[in-house]
Amino acid sequence: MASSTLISDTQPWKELKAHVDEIKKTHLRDLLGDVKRCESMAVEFDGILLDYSRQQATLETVNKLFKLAEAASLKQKINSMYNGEHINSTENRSVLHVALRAPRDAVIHSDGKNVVPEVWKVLDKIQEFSERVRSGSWVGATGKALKDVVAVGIGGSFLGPLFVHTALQTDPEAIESARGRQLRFLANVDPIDVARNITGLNPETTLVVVVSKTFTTAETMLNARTLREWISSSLGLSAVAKHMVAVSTNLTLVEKFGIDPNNAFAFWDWVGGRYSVCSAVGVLPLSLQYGFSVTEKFLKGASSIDQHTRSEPFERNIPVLLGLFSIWNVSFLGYPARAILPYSQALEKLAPHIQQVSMESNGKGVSIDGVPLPFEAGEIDFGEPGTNGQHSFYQLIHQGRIIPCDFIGVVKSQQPVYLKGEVVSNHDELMSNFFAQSDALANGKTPKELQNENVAPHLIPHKTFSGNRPSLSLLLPSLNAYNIGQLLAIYEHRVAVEGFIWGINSFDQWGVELGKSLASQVRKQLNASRTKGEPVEGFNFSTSRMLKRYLKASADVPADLPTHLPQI
Ligand SMILES: O=P(O)(O)OC[C@H]1O[C@](O)(CO)[C@@H](O)[C@@H]1O
Repeated sequence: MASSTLISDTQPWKELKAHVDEIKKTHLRDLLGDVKRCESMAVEFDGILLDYSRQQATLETVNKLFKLAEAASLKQKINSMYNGEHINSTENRSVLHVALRAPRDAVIHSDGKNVVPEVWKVLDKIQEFSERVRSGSWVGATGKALKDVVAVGIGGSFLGPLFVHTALQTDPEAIESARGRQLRFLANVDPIDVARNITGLNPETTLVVVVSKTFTTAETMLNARTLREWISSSLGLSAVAKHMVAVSTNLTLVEKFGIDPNNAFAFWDWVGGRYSVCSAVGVLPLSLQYGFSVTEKFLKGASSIDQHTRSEPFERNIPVLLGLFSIWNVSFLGYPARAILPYSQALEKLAPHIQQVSMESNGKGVSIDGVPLPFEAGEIDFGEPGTNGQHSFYQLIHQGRIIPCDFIGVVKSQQPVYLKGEVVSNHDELMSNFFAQSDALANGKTPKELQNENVAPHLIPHKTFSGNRPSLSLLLPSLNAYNIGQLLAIYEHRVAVEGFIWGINSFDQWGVELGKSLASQVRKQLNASRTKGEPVEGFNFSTSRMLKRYLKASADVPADLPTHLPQI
């Protein structure tokens, strides 16, 4: 496809559009009755089983989607990413998060240079540093070992590490290696988040890791200055060198902030923020908490999926299949949202992380060449672990809007519980719901079935389930560091596949800039009004009204307060 051709102008796109009517005539209840079809709609790789037989699709649909992939030059685009070409064209950068988890002897080029040795240099430095901190050979300003870590960062410098940390927290191997240690995340610029993070911590035994790709993000820098104050007001300014380290691509600003550049962990502009969890962004805090060997297993899991994505034919390629079905659901069947439903409490932060990976990547209105899209790209991601979600928003999913669902199940629980006399183990109870929900959505329940059950006629419309609601199921063998890495990479690559097909740039995020610059105008106004009594001006009527009300109602706050940290 010529680079300026929109995917929606291609024949395979038009054929899929025409195919929708045929599919709308089918019902998943019948499609699931076709055993041959279902047999071929599953893929297994490295212990993971993907079943996509509950997609509103026939084998013909799948073939048409492969043709679409061909028209979008999907294979070439995947190769361009792995080859370090500048596929993030608006920022003139390679996109090489796959290099972050590549084996030591791999060769991956960006701008003519093999980046893998640099990656491993930083990984080795993290291993060495985290072992010193964990063993107590690196001590704080008063000679005490640092057992608690607060990672300060937001967006991609927060959500991925939080997801992995939360997932590892109940893994037996990770528990063992984290004994006596705490890892917390300070993301929001809301001072309440500062208060919650420092509650119960002693600066003497705390290490602060400032994580920011740019080292300019307003929220992170204010939070970093706040924690610097928290440390120095109690231990003196010189303590900062022992209690604060940084992860960034901007080592000049790290030094300017007052952090010793020797205690800075680098990454590179070819790592996008939301794809950075496998860089020092995630690896440093996770290694401090769980040790490098556990964290390395996470990297290996992600790497296994990287190899699979690059080399597996599309028919058996999990991220490619997932990406293609997302396109089918969003662009053809007209379902703009997707629910991420892990049946594992350990995966409670998967959906928040994927919200950024997916929506910041693919929420775009123009093609990679800047042509306005005649279709909507991106999808609305949300989710909760099962079974909690069942008691929250599943009503809408079953009888209201159609939301394609990702059901994620785990064969072996991290924390099995068996109670004598119970019908099943606690994990089997959880998984009974995992297996049931996808069939409930697909099959539904007809008025006839309700009549046969003697349901009162006036209740039949209320108790009818239309069914024909698509989902897919991913079954993981267990949930250790390796599996968590696999899951992360599956979603990362799926999102990239979607962007490649839509023909957009999934690796920039210009859409976050406007709000940031308007906030800076407001910040100036608040300062001028509070310190010099300047009137509110330069805003529209509505914003001025709100600002005036806010300033008036908080006028009792003196303009020049002495430093004040949370007191809880
Ligand atoms: O790591 P940084 O530079 O502080 O940026 C944090 C986040 O801000 C964004 O630029 C915008 O939300 C994200 O893409 C990024 O992950």
